[in-house]
Amino acid sequence: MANDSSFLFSGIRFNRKKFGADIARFQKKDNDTDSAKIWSVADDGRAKTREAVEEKTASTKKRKRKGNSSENVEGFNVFRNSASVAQSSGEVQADQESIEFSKKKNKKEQNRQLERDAIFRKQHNIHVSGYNVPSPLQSFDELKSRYKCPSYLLRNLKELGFREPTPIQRQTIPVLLDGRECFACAPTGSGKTLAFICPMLIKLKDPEKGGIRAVILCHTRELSAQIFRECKKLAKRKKFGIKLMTKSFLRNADFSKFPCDILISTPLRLQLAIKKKKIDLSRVEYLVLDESDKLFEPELFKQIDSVLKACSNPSIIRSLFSATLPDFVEDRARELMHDAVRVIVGRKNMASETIKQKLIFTGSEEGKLLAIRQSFAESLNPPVLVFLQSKERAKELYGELAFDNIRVDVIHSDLSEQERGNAVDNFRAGKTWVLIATDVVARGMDFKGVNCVINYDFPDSASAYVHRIGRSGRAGRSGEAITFYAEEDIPLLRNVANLMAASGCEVQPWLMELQKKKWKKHRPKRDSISTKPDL
Ligand SMILES: Nc1ncnc2c1ncn2[C@@H]1O[C@H](COP(=O)(O)OP(=O)(O)OP(=O)(O)O)[C@@H](O)[C@H]1O
Repeated sequence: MANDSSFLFSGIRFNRKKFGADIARFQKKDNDTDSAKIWSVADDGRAKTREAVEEKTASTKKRKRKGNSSENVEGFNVFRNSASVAQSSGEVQADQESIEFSKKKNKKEQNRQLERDAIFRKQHNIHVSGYNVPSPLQSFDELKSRYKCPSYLLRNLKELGFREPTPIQRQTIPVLLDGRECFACAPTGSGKTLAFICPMLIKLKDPEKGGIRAVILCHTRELSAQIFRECKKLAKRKKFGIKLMTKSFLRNADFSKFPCDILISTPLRLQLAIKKKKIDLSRVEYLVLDESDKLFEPELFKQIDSVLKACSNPSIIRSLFSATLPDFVEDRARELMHDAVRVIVGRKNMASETIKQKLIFTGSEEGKLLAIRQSFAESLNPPVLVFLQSKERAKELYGELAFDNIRVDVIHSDLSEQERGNAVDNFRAGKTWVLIATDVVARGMDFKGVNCVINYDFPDSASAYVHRIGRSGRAGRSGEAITFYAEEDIPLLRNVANLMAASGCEVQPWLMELQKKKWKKHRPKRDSISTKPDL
């Protein structure tokens, strides 16, 4: 078509002068159109730009709206949170790194502390086993900073002249204060009593009226009375209800209205109170079995069992203490206790190193009597404790020495509670120089300054030997132990020789060449001591 119109218009000549104004008008129009076009393009561009901008703004708004709306939508929140988590995961990582760093630092510090503890324990001959055992005490003052020990107790410790904790106290006090159960073995006279009373007083904090909170069990009335006194001394200035289970107390006390924080008893009396008086031990938080190996012997088994059952508080802390810890007691302790710590000072079942030990062959019974008289005549250095294997023999020896112009007394289980108490008190007070005894006072009794223990009759077991001679050489003081032996005791000499050597005493070499024999219940039939003619 365009070609056809160009044909139509070919040969026609357009008068530009005549229509100049129109051409100009048209050109202008064209220009205008162009410019309009340009403008429209420009406008188009601008519009596009505007559109783009608007679109962008709108989409930003949309995004923002979306973003805003996301705050109300859980899924988005999760997303948003995960975004923020993603952002904060950096922080978390940094936190974790810093935790890791401080963990490492703590671990290092812990390891250093463990090393320091190990060195300190080695210095004090303390051996421990168990998980996470607390650091031993450096001093009594540390009780304040570590365990908020009340000042009355620190003051009492000072007044009683206890400047430094003994090794068993250094380790078992923190163990018990950390709420751990424990079984402990440390030499005679090394301060085990304070090791269990001190944490008990700190744990109990203040007197209460709701029932018995702590029980200390020990095998004899004399030891119960001694621990009762020690407890009172340490608790001075604090009005704790501390009770001793005496015969009359057992008979007369109304256990239902019983303001008692700490009860000290023998197993038999406590068992009777449980059975007959229905004493309530369900609140007991703290139970101590002192001389625990004695308490776990078969004849006391039922009594101990009934006490353990009656102390039904699930958060109770139980502890066993003794200078001798046979394997069967350790086994029982592990069965009984939860996550217990084992603490041994020195070597298990060892005699105290501060005692000079001697063996003397006396041949016959006559020889023994002669030897003791001669020894007293030459160098009587009271107080002296003399042990015999039975109450009959104790009475016989008393009958022989009572008229020898020395202040002598006797203690055995045939005496009344009062008479036994008097015998102990007089010996403590220095009124009696020589106390003749059965094993009733062989364990736990703290007669200050006993210079010499004489085993008139050979002890019936290794633990009896350790505990008997341990009545001297207490609290770091020196002491002496003499063991008489007759023909019937010779098979057990090697056992004593071993104990002597282990605690640093000189032993004649021939003794170490003898055979060792099982040493239990050695109470041979012996001739009478009495020199009086039978009437
Ligand atoms: N930290 C201490 N510093 C000085 N003396 C102490 C300390 N702790 C306890 N004692 C004293 O040591 C003596 C022996 O203490 P304790 O009777 O508790 O010994 P033990 O280890 O229970 O002996 P045993 O095995 O014979 O029962 C007591 O006279 C006691 O007062």
